[in-house]
Amino acid sequence: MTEIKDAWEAVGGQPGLAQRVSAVVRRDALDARLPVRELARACVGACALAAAELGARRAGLAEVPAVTVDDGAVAAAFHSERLLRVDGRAPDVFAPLSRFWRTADGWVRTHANYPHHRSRLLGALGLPADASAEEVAGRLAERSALEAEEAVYAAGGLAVALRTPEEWRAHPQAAEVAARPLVERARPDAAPARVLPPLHPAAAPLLPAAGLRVLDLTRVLAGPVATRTLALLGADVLRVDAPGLPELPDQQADTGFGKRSATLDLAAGRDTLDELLGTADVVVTGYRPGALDRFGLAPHALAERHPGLVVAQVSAWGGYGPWGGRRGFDSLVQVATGIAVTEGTAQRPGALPAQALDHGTGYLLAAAVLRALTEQSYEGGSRLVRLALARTARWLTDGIRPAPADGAPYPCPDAWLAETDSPLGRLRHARPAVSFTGGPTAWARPPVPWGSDPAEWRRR
Ligand SMILES: CC(C)(COP(=O)(O)OP(=O)(O)OC[C@H]1O[C@@H](n2cnc3c(N)ncnc32)[C@H](O)[C@@H]1OP(=O)(O)O)[C@@H](O)C(=O)NCCC(=O)NCCSC(=O)C(=O)O
Repeated sequence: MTEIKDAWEAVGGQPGLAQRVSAVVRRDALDARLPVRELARACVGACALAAAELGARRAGLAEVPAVTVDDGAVAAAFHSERLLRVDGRAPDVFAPLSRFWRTADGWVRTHANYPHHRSRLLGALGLPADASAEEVAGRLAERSALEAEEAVYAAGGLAVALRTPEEWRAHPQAAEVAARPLVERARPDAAPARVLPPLHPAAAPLLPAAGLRVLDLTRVLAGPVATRTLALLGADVLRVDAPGLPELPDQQADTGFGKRSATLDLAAGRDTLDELLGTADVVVTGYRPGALDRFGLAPHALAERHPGLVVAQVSAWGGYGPWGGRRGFDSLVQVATGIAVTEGTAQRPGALPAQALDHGTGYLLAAAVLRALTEQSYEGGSRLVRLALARTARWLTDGIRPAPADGAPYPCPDAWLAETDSPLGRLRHARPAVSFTGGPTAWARPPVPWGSDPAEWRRR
């Protein structure tokens, strides 16, 4: 299982510690042509080990607690948005205009779950706001896939042409992505070492991130999965959204566990933002690269004003190269990078069995934050970490050796589901997959309605 060690080393972990992780292998979990099961297990395993390591550091334990990563729990967690039930109702994961379409020369995949992306897609195709799927199909059938991609992106929407793995390898963005490590980590200054408040060695559960303040400026799935994990581990996670850009309610329910949710216009509410940043330990961003810079939230600018901060950033394509400023979703990264062809054919594209780029990147992002906090407690310095769905995709396609499909069966996800009452209704949801001896097994609070909390920290 070299992939667990690889993920651990990608976040800067000491190689020897990876032996603390043991896996329960299940042969039918996350079955795919690509090694999705191995990727998922590695991302969750590295995250749990980073949590155990930070917990041991803060509680003064002689040994890092043992980590167990169970493919069953991981598979359920990687399907969290699909397994969710809100008062028995199953959410729609993809809206009718989020799908593959035939073009004059191949295929394109669009993402239009959010109303503003839907209207930009329709606008780019010269269609009215109430256009039907048949009309969209008609317009796309007249264009080449690359023409459609460019036109929709130029309008601020999302459409990506299907590429084979070879076509993607030849693309300038792929070369930029391949030249970077799986997890980019930087230490821009020599801020003094942080003294994290100690934890009681007998605390039950051991919450490695207890007392830490995480400003969550992410949306959709990848970033929110990372911050949901930090919330599980005891952090005060405050998700702040633009008042005019609501999260989809089912997405809020799935990724809101353990967090609070506030709205704040970052332009008009500059003083409130500064107050939040003044005592934040971690800032996680997940917008289009550069989109938050005008609020002073570019990673280097943040570290300069708040030495000692951990700043974590997730993007779709990397934040560099010709596609660096583009929006993107997991399903579209799969289409650009050749994954959709590998999982299907060029004539009939397929998809991974879960949004594994989102979830995998989310757990790795949380792992990188936890390791940054541990490192800081010894060495000081602000920390910048940067991950991209497209870089995680490259690891999946070129960096992990598939293992033989063995181990126990994965009969169904029931064993890894729980029911919780919340202000959003009764939720059936995946239980946390991040697990270590003495660690938490559930979130301390259920998700709350979007924007229902004040934009301030809880008292420490
Ligand atoms: C997810 C997105 C595609 C969503 O696109 P959009 O909704 O169009 O958002 P944008 O990032 O372009 O940013 C929208 C604008 O909101 C502004 N903005 C953001 N927050 C605020 C607040 N609080 N106040 C005021 N303004 C704000 C921001 O500056 C942008 O302004 P302007 O600059 O004026 O526009 C994109 O954010 C993105 O590519 N994120 C990085 C990758 C990512 O996380 N992808 C989703 C993973 S989940 C997934 O793949 C899946 O579930 O499927």
